[in-house]
Amino acid sequence: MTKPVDWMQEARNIHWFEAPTRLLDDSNPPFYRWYPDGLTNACYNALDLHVAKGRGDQAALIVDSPVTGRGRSYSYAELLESVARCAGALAAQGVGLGDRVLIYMPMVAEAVIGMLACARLGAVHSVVFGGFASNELAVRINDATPRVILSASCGIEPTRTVAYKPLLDAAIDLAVHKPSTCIVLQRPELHADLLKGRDISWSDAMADAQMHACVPVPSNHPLYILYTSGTTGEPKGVVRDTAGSIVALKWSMKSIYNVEPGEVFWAASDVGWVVGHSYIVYGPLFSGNTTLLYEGKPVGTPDAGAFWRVIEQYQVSVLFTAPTAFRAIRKEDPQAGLMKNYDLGSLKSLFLAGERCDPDTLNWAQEQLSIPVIDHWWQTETGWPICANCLGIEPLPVVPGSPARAVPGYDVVVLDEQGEVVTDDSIGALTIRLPLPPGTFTTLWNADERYQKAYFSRFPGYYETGDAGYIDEQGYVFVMARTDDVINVAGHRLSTGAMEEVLAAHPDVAECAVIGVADALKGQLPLGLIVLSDGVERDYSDIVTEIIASVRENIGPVAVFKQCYVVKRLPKTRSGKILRATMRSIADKQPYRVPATIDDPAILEEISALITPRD
Ligand SMILES: CCC(=O)SCCNC(=O)CCNC(=O)[C@H](O)C(C)(C)COP(=O)(O)OP(=O)(O)OC[C@H]1O[C@@H](n2cnc3c(N)ncnc32)[C@H](O)[C@@H]1OP(=O)(O)O
Repeated sequence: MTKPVDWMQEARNIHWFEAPTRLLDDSNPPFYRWYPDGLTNACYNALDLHVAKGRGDQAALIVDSPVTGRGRSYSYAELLESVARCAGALAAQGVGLGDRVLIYMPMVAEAVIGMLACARLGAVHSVVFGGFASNELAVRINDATPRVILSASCGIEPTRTVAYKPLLDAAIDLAVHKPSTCIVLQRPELHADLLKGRDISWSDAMADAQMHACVPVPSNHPLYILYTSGTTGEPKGVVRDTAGSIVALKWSMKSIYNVEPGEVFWAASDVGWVVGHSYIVYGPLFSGNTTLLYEGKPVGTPDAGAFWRVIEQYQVSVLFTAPTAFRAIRKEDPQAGLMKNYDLGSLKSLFLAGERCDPDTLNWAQEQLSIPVIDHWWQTETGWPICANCLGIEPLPVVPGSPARAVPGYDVVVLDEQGEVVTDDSIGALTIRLPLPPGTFTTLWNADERYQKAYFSRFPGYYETGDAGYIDEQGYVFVMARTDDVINVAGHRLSTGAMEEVLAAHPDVAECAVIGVADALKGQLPLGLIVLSDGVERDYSDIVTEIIASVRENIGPVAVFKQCYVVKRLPKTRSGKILRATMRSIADKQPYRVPATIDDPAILEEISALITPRD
């Protein structure tokens, strides 16, 4: 049995302006508050502390951009200077304690600098992934109501330059809330037109800026808001507090990932996802590591050897990525021939998360790399791993298909439909007994009630993860499926509800459903089914093309919505509930039972004929 964590003891490893005397305020569940009477600052813990302790010359951040061919390394002292200046630039625009700053940027150093500058001021950042389109951005602008937006002229994808500024302008046009200032990084690949009176170029904003000191903030002051998909189209603004995040992330770097200060940690994800927040930016910097920001892909930039090149070039100790990245590499280079061109001697372990890791991918990675390959499970809501093989505590045997055991701090419990604890290895709802450990979400932005209802109401006393699974006799957890309609496409959590809203808005569509179907490369892909309104006589293929384009335009390319079928009717229960799970089983060629409450079983045959892939 692993020892529980002494979170008060762990809190002594971070810098406080005023150390807390209390560990946990549990007077108002589920709104738990860790270290309620402390004062700290996340940026101080990420940068100033290390410079003060003599780590100023060590590389803090390395940027590698294979398509542009540019790269740069920032020492802790250099990064501190850039961040303090950016904080000064934001303060000059009126940003202060508690103000929101939205960051819509590609994988450039300035995205990290902007995040840390917000933390320095006690401003609350909200980073939006670049693969989301204007409409999704507008929804987030309206909810977070940022005073300032940080953006860039463009992002770089392998085969195209993505102009960010027109997407930003369109989002601000759509949004009810208007930011007072946009600070825009002009990249050499594309110049953005700036709107007089509202937009400032990044270089102009930084040129006159004064360096700004860290603002001490209460432990529970929000560090950031990060939007994630829920069952409905409306994203949920996950709120992370300051002190709990610093303590938990710092603890996780050694205890879970087993890295020492000074080692190079690479999370090959995007700053727009929680992995980017926790393990590109905050975790590695809190722990004095060198972190890598990679503006490339596992394949195509330029080939399936890209990851091996980066590992060798920067002497990466630990790599963290999504299984889909390894599936992409394996597809292009099944024998991992390109790996042999590089010296991977620095790499101690590979961690995989973001989606269920299929044993095949895990075994392949382990065979090729001959190092521990660790699947682990966590969520945007938790901010750091729920289940993992904690290499820094006690490495456990790897069981493919399981992210190992609950990490100390999380009491994972399987509950049945009635909320009773499942004691054998039957599948049920994966829940976590309250309180959640430090560093997990403290509420949803502007939505305390939704926080309570969505996560804590079905099983009082437990956090409902939305995943279903079981725990075996050895305590290994197996995460099998979602219990809602959220899907996972290439490690990206997406709402089918949001896609259905787009489909339903098409003038020819009377009814629709979007389901996630299994895909060998991306894990899942969305598939749309539409019923046309009476009297529509247009060519079906034109309608489908319009709908596919509309999802890309409204949600973004990240949705990878490319399959849509016109059907005569949708299968439903007699009470009118669309049978999405049954259709998903049909599409995945999984056995299914015709629900007793189905309106008309013949519909399933019609759907099956359309969507079941031919062998
Ligand atoms: C544990 C807690 C969590 O789960 S946090 C989430 C963890 N998930 C991850 O880290 C994501 C892992 N996935 C990836 O990094 C990518 O999907 C990988 C595997 C590299 C594949 O990338 P790619 O080939 O671009 O496919 P994709 O499905 O990601 O992209 C689909 C279309 O979207 C586009 N896209 C992607 N990113 C951006 C961006 N930042 N800005 C603008 N566009 C973007 C892609 O270009 C692609 O477009 P297109 O349809 O090909 O034209």
